Amino acid sequence: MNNNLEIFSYMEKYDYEQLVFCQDKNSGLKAIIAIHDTTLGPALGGTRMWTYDSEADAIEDALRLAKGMTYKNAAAGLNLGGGKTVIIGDPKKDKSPELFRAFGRYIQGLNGRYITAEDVGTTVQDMDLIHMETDFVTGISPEFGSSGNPSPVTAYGVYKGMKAAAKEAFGTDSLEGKTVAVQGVGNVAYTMCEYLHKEGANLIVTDINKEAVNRAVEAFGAKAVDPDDIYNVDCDIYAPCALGATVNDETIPQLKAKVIAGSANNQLKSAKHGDTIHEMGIVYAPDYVINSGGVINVADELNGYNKDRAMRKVETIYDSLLKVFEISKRDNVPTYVAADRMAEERIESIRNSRSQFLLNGHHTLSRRK
Ligand SMILES: NC(=O)c1ccc[n+]([C@@H]2O[C@H](COP(=O)([O-])OP(=O)(O)OC[C@H]3O[C@@H](n4cnc5c(N)ncnc54)[C@H](O)[C@@H]3O)[C@@H](O)[C@H]2O)c1
Ligand SMILES: CC(C)C[C@H](N)C(=O)O
Repeated sequence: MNNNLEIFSYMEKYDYEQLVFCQDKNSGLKAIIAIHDTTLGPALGGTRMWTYDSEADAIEDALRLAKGMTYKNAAAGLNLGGGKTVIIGDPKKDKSPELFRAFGRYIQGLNGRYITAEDVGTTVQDMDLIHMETDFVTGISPEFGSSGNPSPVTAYGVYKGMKAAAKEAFGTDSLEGKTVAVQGVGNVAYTMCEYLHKEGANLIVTDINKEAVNRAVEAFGAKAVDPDDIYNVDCDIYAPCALGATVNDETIPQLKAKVIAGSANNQLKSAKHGDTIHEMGIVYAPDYVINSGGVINVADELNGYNKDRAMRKVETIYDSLLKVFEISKRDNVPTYVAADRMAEERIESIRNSRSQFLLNGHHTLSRRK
C-alpha cells in the first residue's frame, strides 16, 4: 500500500473481509481492527500498541498482521480465522483503563467475529480491562480461569520447532552442543533460552536492552554481542526473536547459520529473501508455524482452558514443521511457500466442505413461519 491509501484495492488483492476504525475522544483511543478471513472460524489475533510514523503505516501493519494470523491459525490446525488490532499510541505513556475499556466495547460490537489477545505493547492487565466490556478476549488473568501470558508457551513451541528444524538440517533434533545466536532476549526468548540451556546448547545473545542481555549472561552463561554483530557470529542456528524483516539483503550475506528458527513475526523482509536462503541451503522454519504456541494456548481458553491439552497441542508444532519441510522437498519450493500451501489447502478444504446448505435462522425459509 502507498500513502494514497488505496485501501479497497489492497483489501481486494489479498481478500480481506473487514477493516474497522475505532475512535474514542475521551480516552484517546485510535485503533484499527483488521479481519482477514473467517472461513475457519472467528478471527483470533492479538492487539499491538505502537507509535506509528503515519496512519497509513498503522493500517498496513494491521492488515499485514491479520493475514499472518489467518495463515498461523490455519497451519496450527485451529478452527479460527485471522485478524489483528493495532492501537496507535505509546504503550509506556498512553495506556489507561478507559482506553482499553473503550476498545473492549468496539470488540463487543463485532459480536464474536473478532477475538483479541496480547501482542507487542500489550499485557495480561490490558486484556483484563478489555474483559470488563467483552468476553471476546483471551490471554486474561488465570484467576478468570484463563491462560494468562502467552509468551512462555510461545517459547516452548519455538524450542520444539527449533528441534524439528535441527533434525532437518543436521539429521538429529538434539540441540546439545549446538550454538544458537539469539536476537532479542525479551519475554519469549528468555524462556526459550532456558529450554536451550537445559538441553546443553551454547547461547550467543544480543538485545538493545542491556539489562536483558545481562540477565541471559548470568542465568545461562550466554556470550553477549552488540546488536549489529549477531548476524555474522559463528553459530548453527540464528534465532530472530525481536523485530520482523531481519532476514534481508544486508544480513543474509553475513549469516553463518544453517538454520533460521525464532519467534519474531514476519522475519523475511520479502519473499525473495525466502528464496535466497532456500538456494543457500539454509533451513528456515516459517515464522508463523514455529511461533504459533501463544495463539494455540489462548485459543484453548475458548473450550475452557486446560494447560495439559494446550501444551500437547503446542508440541504438534514439531510435526507441522516436519510436514512443511516435506512439502518443500516434494514440490521443490522454499519452506515459506510450503507453509503457505499447507495453510491454504486447509482453508480451501473447509471452505468447500461448508458449501452445503444448512438450516439456520437467517435464511429465506425462516420467513415462512
Ligand atoms: N509473546 C508472544 O507470545 C509472541 C507470539 C508470537 C510471536 N511473537 C513475536 O516474537 C517477538 C518477541 O516477542 P516478545 O513478546 O518476546 O517481545 P519483547 O518485547 O518482550 O522482546 C523483544 C526483545 O527484543 C529486543 N529488541 C528490539 N529491537 C532489537 C534489536 N534491533 N536488536 C536486538 N534486540 C532488539 C527488545 O529490547 C526486547 O528485549 C516479536 O516479534 C513478537 O511479535 C511473540
Ligand atoms: C493471539 C496472540 C497470542 C497472538 C500473538 N501475539 C501472535 O502473534 O501469534
